[in-house]
Amino acid sequence: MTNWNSRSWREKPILQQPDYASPTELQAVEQQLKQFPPLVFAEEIRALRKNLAAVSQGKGFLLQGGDCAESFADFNAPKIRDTFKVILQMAIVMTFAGSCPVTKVARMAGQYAKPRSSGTETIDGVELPIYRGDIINGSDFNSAARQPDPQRMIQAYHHSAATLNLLRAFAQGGLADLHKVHKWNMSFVAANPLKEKYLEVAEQIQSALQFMEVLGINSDTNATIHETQLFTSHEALLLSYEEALTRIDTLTGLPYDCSAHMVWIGERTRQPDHAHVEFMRGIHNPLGVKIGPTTEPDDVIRLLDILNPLNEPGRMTLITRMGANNLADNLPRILRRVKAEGRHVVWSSDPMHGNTVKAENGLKTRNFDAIHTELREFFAVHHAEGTYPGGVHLEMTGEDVTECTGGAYQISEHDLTQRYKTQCDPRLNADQVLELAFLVADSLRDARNGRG
Ligand SMILES: O=C[C@H](O)[C@H](O)COP(=O)(O)O
Ligand SMILES: C=C(OP(=O)(O)O)C(=O)O
Ligand SMILES: [Mn+2]
Repeated sequence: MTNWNSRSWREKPILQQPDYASPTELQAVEQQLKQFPPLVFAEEIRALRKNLAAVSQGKGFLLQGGDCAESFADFNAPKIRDTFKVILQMAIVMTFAGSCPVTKVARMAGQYAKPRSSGTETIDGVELPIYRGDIINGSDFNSAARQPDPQRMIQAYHHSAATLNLLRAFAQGGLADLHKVHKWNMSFVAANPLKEKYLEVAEQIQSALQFMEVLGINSDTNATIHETQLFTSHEALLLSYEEALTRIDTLTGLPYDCSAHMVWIGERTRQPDHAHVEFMRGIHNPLGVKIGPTTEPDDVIRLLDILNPLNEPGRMTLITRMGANNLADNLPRILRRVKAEGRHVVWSSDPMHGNTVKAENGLKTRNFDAIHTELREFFAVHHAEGTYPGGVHLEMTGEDVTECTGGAYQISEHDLTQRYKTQCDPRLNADQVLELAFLVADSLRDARNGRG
């Protein structure tokens, strides 16, 4: 790796960073973080890379999801458990529909830094620095809260460690038992037009489990029925933090960013000659890059040249977030070029960020149908181009929030204020996200059977 070290990003232009008042305090925090244990291990990161390599070859599917921004205030076991459960339940629906392994990657245990469209926010004539995520500043609208504070990085580290600890316990301690998973979150079934379908899938899973039981394969004899693997991910935006958690793996001698298994570069910070791309090219984690509606095929190839010069499968996930109305115009050209050049990538769809609108009351929202449309188009365009739609990337929660409109319960703009809790972008709630899983399941089944 030419001229790269974990600090080389500091020589490049950088966007979306906080302006800390005290460089000395920042350095002290960085030093402290460097002494802390890694949050994940290189061997786990390599396991994810291997899974994603298989997905890039059409042998699996990637399910990535969680909060837009995790929050220190809303940090508790039920919240972590409920999001974990919904991710698992979606994964089962998709595994079943696609007859393929689903790799689960949570936007959890570190998703604390937010890029913003504006540097400030003005309310009633008062202008303050924008909220940039709990790892940087506070969301309350007052001058003290909005000051970036490096100590928040220490807090984010501890919150991430505790979240990860619980996720690992849930994944291995029986909460992921297949016998129980399909019984969770039945509330979305009641008013749901997909009720019959859900029950049919649940029954099919039940009889598959019974069949295996007869063969002597059960949770006592086979860990895969009882346990699961859940990886973590976040946008590697705050590079002081990411650098401090970057470690040389003793086994391979290679640098890994041990703050999460997978990290991604956002739409706003993927300039090829800027700091984020510089940092990411040297770490050996699987990388995501968000691809928005103005991206040109050349931009994508340039990024792939820098971030994956050896064209290794499993390294790159391109997360397209075009907007339902733009996808059909913009995505095919990119798919064609990447395919023509023989680049190995996982194609994933983020149907959230291109479909954000402002409700009349000023709240950010997204409509279920627009999200579904972008996903449908994503599958259709991949089918037309002969490429493999390998994943979805969702902003979602296991909680019963009212942040996105639509879905079976027909949340209206008027309902949004009932339980609007997000720190940043509107998330699908548990019912909406499971409904979406069923809708996507059909497209996934068709994609895997070669039908459009
Ligand atoms: O999560 C993504 C971005 O941080 C978010 O969409 C930016 O939102 P803003 O346009 O309100 O800054
Ligand atoms: C910031 C995000 O997305 P994007 O970079 O695609 O806008 C996000 O995923 O929260
Ligand atoms: Mn977001």
